[in-house]
Amino acid sequence: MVHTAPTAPVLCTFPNDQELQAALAHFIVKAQKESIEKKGRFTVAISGGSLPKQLAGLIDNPAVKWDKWQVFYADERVVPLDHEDSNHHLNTRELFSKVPIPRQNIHTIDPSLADDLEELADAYEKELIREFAMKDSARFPIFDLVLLGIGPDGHTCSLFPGHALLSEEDRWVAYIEDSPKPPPRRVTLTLPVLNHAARIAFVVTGESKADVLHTILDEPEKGLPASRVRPVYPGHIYWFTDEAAAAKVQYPRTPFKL
Ligand SMILES: O=C1O[C@H](COP(=O)(O)O)[C@@H](O)[C@H](O)[C@H]1O
Repeated sequence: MVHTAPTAPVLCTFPNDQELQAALAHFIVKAQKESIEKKGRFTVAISGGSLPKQLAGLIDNPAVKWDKWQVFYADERVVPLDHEDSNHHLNTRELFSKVPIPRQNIHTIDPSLADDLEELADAYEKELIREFAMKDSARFPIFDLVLLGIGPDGHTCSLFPGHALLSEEDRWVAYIEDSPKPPPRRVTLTLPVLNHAARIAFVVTGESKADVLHTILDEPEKGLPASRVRPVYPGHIYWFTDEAAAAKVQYPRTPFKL
């Protein structure tokens, strides 16, 4: 029998950031180990926002094989790479400047193409094609791990509620010039790319996300962007949250096993 239905989300809730960060690091190291054993590398798509700080458990962690990581941005704001709004700048400040990851393993957008977002998005897509060495028959890249956050409106990556990009079926990297959250010009992985990942981990903390987390997990039929992230079989999706963010969620919690 061929299974294609998405697997159900696993919700793990922690009493504080320290426990969440330790569990998340443990989860990532396990995913890394499985990926390196299978393919000799670990492909990761990473977000900006509140996520990078929650990756503190990877710093000074001897189990992390940084030279095996290939990192892409799940979304990026089209600004210079050292701009305060850049997701690359943020991840560099919070994580990459503190660990021995080779710079060439971090795949950034090319801001010299900023005048033409279509060209910039195409160039980033080609970078993905090179890394994943796609076979002609493969439709989408399969990331070993995608790390995502959510905004209080239910957006994830730069996929915003009600936006036409939610219907994208073909492209891997799309651009947006009218992001409701500044800055307006961004590129983002599309839903089909997210939904072909081997594992997705959303990381959500704080009271300001409580209402939207309830809607995403308990009322997925409302179709918020984050509810549409449901990897196809055999992909898995996990939610790492604190108590404040999960306070209004009815969806069952799963104890995290170290
Ligand atoms: O604009 C963005 O927002 C989301 C959510 O950010 P958060 O600060 O509320 O966690 C983020 O995941 C995305 O990468 C970023 O570009």
